[in-house]
Amino acid sequence: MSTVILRQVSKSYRLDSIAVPALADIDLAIRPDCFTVICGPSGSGKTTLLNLIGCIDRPDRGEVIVAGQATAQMSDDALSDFRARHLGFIFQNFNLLPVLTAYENVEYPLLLAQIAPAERRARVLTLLDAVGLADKAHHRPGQLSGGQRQRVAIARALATDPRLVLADEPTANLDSQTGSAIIALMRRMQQERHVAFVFSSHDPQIHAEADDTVFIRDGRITAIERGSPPLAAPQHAEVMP
Ligand SMILES: Nc1ncnc2c1ncn2[C@@H]1O[C@H](COP(=O)(O)OP(=O)(O)OP(=O)(O)O)[C@@H](O)[C@H]1O
Repeated sequence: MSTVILRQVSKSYRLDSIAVPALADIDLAIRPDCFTVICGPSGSGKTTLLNLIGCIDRPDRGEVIVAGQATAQMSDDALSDFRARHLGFIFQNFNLLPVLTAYENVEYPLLLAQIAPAERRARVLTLLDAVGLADKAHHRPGQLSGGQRQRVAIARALATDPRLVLADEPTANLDSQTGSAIIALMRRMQQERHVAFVFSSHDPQIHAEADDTVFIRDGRITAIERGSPPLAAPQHAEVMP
């Protein structure tokens, strides 16, 4: 069963009175506990697709089902609550709050989720340690390198123990060596925590790193390559369809 199902999804943007088609007739299933890459050139529709999967935007047509829930009928408030509970996000420009320390940035979604202080502290320290930043907990983003900032963002995305983490070109602002280390870290976290990761990349070579690769061009899926099913059972099997 799938973490995300898209059925016949289409999306256009309005530019003045003209419709700019971004995605057409997308049928896609994202498997749980897998590392999935959406691969395509600039303008092919990767961000649009991630925004629909992440319930940040809604399709013009078609169905988006996330964690077994059809999202079309949800109000904007319900959708935002759903996102906070089930999804984690990583962005190419890190999107950390500059006035908060690494510790506070990772803690922030836990405060919003009203997690008790002791549990919050334990989760933040575990995650900062897991991403190799235990000694940088009290540094602000401006005192960290790009790779370290993205590590904080990965820890933050995982803080609420989401079912699915979405990353839009997470290595775009990093040099290739740091980018490879970030991909390896995401892969390790995905496997250790049995969470589904979906990330986008314009680099066709990246598919070697993934379980599943979705190739997209001009708003349409041109191919899907699936690897073997994951060995370990997903942690969230009781919740995920
Ligand atoms: N807000 C918008 N208004 C109008 N057109 C848009 C908007 N956002 C995206 N588009 C158009 O939709 C298409 C898909 O864009 P999208 O950003 O999803 O592609 P992408 O593959 O993520 O590109 P990139 O790799 O350059 O970030 C493009 O033709 C783009 O110009």
